[in-house]
Amino acid sequence: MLVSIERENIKRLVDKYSEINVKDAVKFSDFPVSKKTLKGLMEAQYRQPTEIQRQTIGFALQGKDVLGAAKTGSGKTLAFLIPVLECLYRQQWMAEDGLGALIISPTRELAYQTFEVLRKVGKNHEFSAGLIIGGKDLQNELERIHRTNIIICTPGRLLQHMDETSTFHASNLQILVLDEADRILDMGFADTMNAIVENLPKTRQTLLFSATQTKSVKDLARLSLKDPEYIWVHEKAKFSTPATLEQNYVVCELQQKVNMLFSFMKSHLQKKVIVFFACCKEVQYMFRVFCRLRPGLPILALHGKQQQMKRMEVYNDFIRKKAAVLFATDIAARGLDFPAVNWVLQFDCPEDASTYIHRVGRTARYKEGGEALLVLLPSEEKGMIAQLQERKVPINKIQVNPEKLTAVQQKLEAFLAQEKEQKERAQRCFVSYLRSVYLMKNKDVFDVLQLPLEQYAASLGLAVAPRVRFLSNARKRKEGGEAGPADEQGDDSDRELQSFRAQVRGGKNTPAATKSATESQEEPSEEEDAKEESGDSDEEEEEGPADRPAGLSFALDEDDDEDQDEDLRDLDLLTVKRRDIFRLEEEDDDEDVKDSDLDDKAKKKPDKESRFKEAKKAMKRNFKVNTKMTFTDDGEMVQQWPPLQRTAVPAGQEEEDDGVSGINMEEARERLRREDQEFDKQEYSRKVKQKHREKRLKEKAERREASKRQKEEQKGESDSEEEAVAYLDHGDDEEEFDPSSLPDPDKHVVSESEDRDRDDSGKGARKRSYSDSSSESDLASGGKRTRKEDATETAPQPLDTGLSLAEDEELVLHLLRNKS
Ligand SMILES: Nc1ncnc2c1ncn2[C@@H]1O[C@H](COP(=O)(O)OP(=O)(O)OP(=O)(O)O)[C@@H](O)[C@H]1O
Repeated sequence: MLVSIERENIKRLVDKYSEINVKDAVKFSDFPVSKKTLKGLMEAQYRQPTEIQRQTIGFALQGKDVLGAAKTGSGKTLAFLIPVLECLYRQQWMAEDGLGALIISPTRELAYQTFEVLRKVGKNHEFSAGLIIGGKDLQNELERIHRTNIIICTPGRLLQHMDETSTFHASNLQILVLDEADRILDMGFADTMNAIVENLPKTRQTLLFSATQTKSVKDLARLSLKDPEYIWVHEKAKFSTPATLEQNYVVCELQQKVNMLFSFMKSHLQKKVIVFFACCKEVQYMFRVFCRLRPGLPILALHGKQQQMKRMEVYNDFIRKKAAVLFATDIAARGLDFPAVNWVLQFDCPEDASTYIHRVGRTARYKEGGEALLVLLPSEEKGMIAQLQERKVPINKIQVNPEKLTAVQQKLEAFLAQEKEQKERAQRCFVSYLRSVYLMKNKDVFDVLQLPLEQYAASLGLAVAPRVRFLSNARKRKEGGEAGPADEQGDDSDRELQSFRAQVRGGKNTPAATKSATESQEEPSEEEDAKEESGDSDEEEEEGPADRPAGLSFALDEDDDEDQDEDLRDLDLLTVKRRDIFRLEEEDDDEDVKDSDLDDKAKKKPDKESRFKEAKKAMKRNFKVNTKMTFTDDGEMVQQWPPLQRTAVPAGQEEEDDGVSGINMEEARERLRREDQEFDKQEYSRKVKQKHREKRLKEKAERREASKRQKEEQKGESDSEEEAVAYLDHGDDEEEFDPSSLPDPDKHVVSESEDRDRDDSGKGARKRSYSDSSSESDLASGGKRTRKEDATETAPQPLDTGLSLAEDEELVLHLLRNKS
């Protein structure tokens, strides 16, 4: 009976689909949507549809494919959630029907947010819904996924289930939604998405939404869209960003950016701010040092190297906070709807105008106001501003008052001096930032070779700039007129570039990632997720093992380590010039490694190893020595040049010798210099040891002197009753307690220090301790003893009175009082 009533209702609604009049639709109830959906909307305080909702809901209800574009914060989420609910409602979808609707998001946070909105507006329906994102319990998902009607997911995790979960299939899918469609369809997700689409039925409805919608015919063909409706709500708008958003930019030297950020934070203490950085390692380092700088408002960090639990915690924390600063990478750039964000500050120039639009869109959402500040380097200004103008972004240039800038460099230097880990983080930050600039495609905006490296390093608190190998390569390439990696053409190089970018941003693209579809396609950036980028190395941000999701995550932790290692490897290579006092070293870019600023391990590289590397590099460069061969009358081949004369070298060093030259002056000098260095080192360490020995002897003499003095003082002293402590002699008659039997604590001190002295002097003196068993047996034999005996024979033992120390003390004092 109920079923037939419901069918009647559905029929009535469907009949009205063809009569939908967008112009007259002022309230949600003007659309033919189910009572359950309307109720959910009302309960969530959604009454009137926004423009994108108004324009798309009708087409979507009619079952058409839709490409929807509207400014950030304009309500695109409901524009696809309402049709999703109605689509399944129309068909009276049940748990047994399995997957009916699929919503794909580029990031876990966005998927989670959409899931929460769905839970609110769909709560009166009976469908099951699931959030399938990396970093969650795979087993749990595996058990439920085949009975889930609406899945909100990130691409990688979905594909993993498609590949590995035998009970899961998508053959009944009715409706597919790509949120942030341009991002999901871009190179980074290309392989994953192609593999997912292969698993989907062709007879589905598809909805694509974004503030910067794809117009690529190729993209649409990949999704087999059927005659889609293009809905560009703000196509004719003067600007592509919200009208309530005020946008400015400043031009700032790279080395001033940290000061600028600190000064900005100091002057916006009551605000909610998101600061966007180019890469994870920058966020990690800046987060650490800014926490220590204490600008006066809470700081949070969100990036793809955090474990999922941490990411969620930060996300929810920032939602709750009234005033706070969130340091983030581009994982927070799209879709996130943090309430009441006042400012978006782009510390690093965005990759392109689309990224800019999404980043600034985290403020000024749904009729609210907001401000955005873009920090540009002088070299980035022209190219970036031209792009923004072309994309109808109204942005004004403003100046920073240099007098208002607070310099923090010295403080950073001090932090780095205190903590080696911090210094390594700064070095990673330095390298990662440069790499992110190096890999940017638009060379009109990003030119890594123009960056003032020494000053930049100094601004991070580093005494010397690590030398970066890829910069040397870039320089060489530029001089040779070759294209950089980001300029290369063709799909393969693009793919490679994306993979590099993934690493820079925090995702991984390990060789293993190309093994299978499931494993491979992911990690377009730190955003997403088939392989969870877990394992943040930062202690403060680290989750305990108990928080780790099962399965995949451990393998990926290793990836993370690899990533870290890679940076360290970079640091090993790079690094700074050593002062070459004798001017013996050749000018070899790759070779004069030696980072005086790096840790000792790096510095103390065995000579052999570096020579080996040297040789390897020489081989790589295909250096060839010209040889001259002659033949004897007997036809025997003899090499004339280089001469085969060998130098007399000590045995064991022969293999190090090049074997082709005569006396190599350079080599000899180098060896001499190394020996000198070795000698200096030994001499220095000998002196340090000597100094320590002298100090120890002096201290010992002082201690002896002090103990002598004390003994003399004690001699003249009578038994001191006040110095009772909780060590009771085990007298037979406890009633007749004689305080004189109490050990003299001073004697313990003396005897202990004497023992220490004896031990120190290595004479193997018997070590006394209160738990010494011989002492115990002495005490156990009972009887009153004189203090002299105690002092000379053995240290007294505490008796176990069965009371606490405080009670023991009280007891002693009580006995003493009675005695007196
Ligand atoms: N009809 C509505 N009435 C009132 N508020 C709405 C309505 N639709 C959406 N909102 C609110 O507007 C805000 C932005 O919505 P939403 O996140 O869907 O924007 P968006 O267009 O998807 O943004 P982005 O492009 O950044 O992803 C949310 O806080 C949401 O609750």
